[in-house]
Amino acid sequence: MPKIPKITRKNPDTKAAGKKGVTKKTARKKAAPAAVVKAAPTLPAEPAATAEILDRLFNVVVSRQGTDPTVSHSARLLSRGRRKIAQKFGEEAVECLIEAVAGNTEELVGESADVLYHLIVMWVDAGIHPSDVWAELTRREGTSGIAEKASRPRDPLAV
Ligand SMILES: N=c1c2ncn([C@@H]3O[C@H](COP(=O)(O)OP(=O)(O)OP(=O)(O)O)[C@@H](O)[C@H]3O)c2ncn1[C@@H]1O[C@H](COP(=O)(O)O)[C@@H](O)[C@H]1O
Repeated sequence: MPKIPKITRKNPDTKAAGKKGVTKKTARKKAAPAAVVKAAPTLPAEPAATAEILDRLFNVVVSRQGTDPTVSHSARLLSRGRRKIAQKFGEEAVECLIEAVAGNTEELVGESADVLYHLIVMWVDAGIHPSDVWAELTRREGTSGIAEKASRPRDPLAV
């Protein structure tokens, strides 16, 4: 078999630098190192404002169980028992509906957040996991409330 000549393509930079593997670029770098540019410190990314906050909040409230009630509001509320938790939830719900009826949109947003926080505390106390509620909502998905009501067995005593 005839011997195939080895074809080598010289990198012009390598040639000019005069040393194998050392390009003009690297040679220049060695001669005069470029100023070290430090990367700007990256701030921790803000979590996206999505419904996933509910799962995160649930985990935080679970982690507060049995902790110092002078430090954690959730711990304080949980230590006060089910009746107090339910009462607080009720109060927040009423405050929420007051803002809704009054047409105070901004206040309604704040009160809605209070309701959701207190609902989560109530779930933690009752041993309910958010996934139980998500599953129930998913089960209902696509079924109109009108159709669901119509499918209920009729009460024979109803007038
Ligand atoms: N989302 C909330 C949240 N929403 C409302 N609240 C608190 O709920 C309380 C409601 O005030 P109220 O005066 O109505 O309630 P109260 O102090 O129990 O009053 P009383 O009925 O006893 O007189 C306020 O202290 C609010 O700050 C909340 N406290 C905590 N969270 C979240 O829960 C996380 C854990 O909080 P800690 O458990 O406090 O660490 C926090 O990082 C937040 O993400």
